Amino acid sequence: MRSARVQVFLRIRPLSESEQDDAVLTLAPQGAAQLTLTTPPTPNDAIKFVEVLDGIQVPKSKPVKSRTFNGLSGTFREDSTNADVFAPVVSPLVGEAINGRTGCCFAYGHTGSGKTHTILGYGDEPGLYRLASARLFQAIDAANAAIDNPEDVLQVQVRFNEIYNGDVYDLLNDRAKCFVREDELGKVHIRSATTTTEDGLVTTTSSTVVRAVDLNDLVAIVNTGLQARRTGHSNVHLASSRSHAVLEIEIVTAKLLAMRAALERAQAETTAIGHARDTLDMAIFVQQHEQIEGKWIARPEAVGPSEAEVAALADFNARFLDMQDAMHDMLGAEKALLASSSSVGGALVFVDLAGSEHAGSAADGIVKTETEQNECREINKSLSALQACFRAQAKNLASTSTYRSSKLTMVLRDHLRSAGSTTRMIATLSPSAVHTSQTIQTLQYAQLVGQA
Ligand SMILES: Nc1ncnc2c1ncn2[C@@H]1O[C@H](COP(=O)(O)OP(=O)(O)OP(=O)(O)O)[C@@H](O)[C@H]1O
Repeated sequence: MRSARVQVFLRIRPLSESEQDDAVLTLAPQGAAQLTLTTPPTPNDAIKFVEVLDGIQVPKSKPVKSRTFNGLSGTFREDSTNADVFAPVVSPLVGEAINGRTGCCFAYGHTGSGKTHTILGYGDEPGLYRLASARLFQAIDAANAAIDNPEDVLQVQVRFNEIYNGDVYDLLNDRAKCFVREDELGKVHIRSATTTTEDGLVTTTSSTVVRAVDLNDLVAIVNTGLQARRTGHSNVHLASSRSHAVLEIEIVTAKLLAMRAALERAQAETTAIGHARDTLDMAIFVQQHEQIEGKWIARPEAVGPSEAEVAALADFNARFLDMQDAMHDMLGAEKALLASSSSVGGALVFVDLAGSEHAGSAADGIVKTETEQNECREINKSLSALQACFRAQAKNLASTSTYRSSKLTMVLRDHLRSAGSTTRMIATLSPSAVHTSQTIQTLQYAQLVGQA
């Protein structure tokens, strides 16, 4: 049985150009599981007494210079590349995806600490998602060489969403707003706005899912999403650091997609039948009652529903129940397909979390606009909810409601809960002492997740 514990790795980035003259933190790993952070000396350290009243001096409390953090699985130093991080941290997750399970990788840290560099990559340094996808396509191509039925050929599909201020946006559809819904079968869906089919059915389709034929195609799709992320905000950098980016890469087949499309259509039909039944039911009720001072009172002259109405209601009810049975059968067939194939349904999920410094108190002394305060509250809520989910999962105490406290955890719920899902977190750190409090906060979060 796989451990539900999240493995936490630290990644210390080099000093940036603007940090070259800063004092630096000593970040010393003590084996793989521990790291000691020591802050540099300051002129205040030499002060032994402080004056509290005229002429009365008391010894000054000694500043805490070193702190040790536990529960870690490893630390990457300034000179490590994304490829160095990939091998021990993400490569095993690709193995999970190829075996039909889910591998999730999160980057957590303050703005500018290296989350995007690590997950998505910049310039010549490919991010972890790209290194993982290269490995995934190699494995899929090898597996497909032995598959004859076109319906069973493995394909890769991508979804890329952003969660900003408690709302979900589709980065592959011009940052269109999406809605997170839980269906009657208990699955979470990220839905786009409703559309009406030619035959009048009102459906809500899934947020955009794009097929990637090869690695270059996948990179182009992700870049399109990143472009939407950039152009969707007025203050690009600040706003993107206040949003979580969630990239989902899934292994599917034509057979699985056809099953899902049929299920989606069945859900729309069931909703339409339920709506028609409830409308008729309401019409019959209104015929028989009248509203007096806000209360519905039975009309004395009211007659029962007509035979045709009774028959129509019975027909709606029977069709509604039939559709529900059919949906359960469809879901069963989908589960059977996933169980019968080693790779289908396998997924890699990469999350570039919002800058953790926004998770401070909404009233931390810095004057914030109302929007900024809301953003802070939402980031606080989502990062705390994520930590709570990791801890509950590690103790086997997570229920569906554990994930309901934020959009981030709702969006990730089915991945995090799927049988055998494996999650790894990379906490990114700057060695500059300018960011000491944020770095300590990141290490505290990392420790809590890693020790869960
Ligand atoms: N490990 C690294 N090696 C070299 N440069 C790095 C490393 N990590 C980050 N950088 C550089 O530091 C800068 C900030 O990194 P990045 O944009 O990844 O931070 P971030 O945590 O994603 O910030 P934000 O939350 O604002 O999006 C970038 O110019 C990036 O290239």
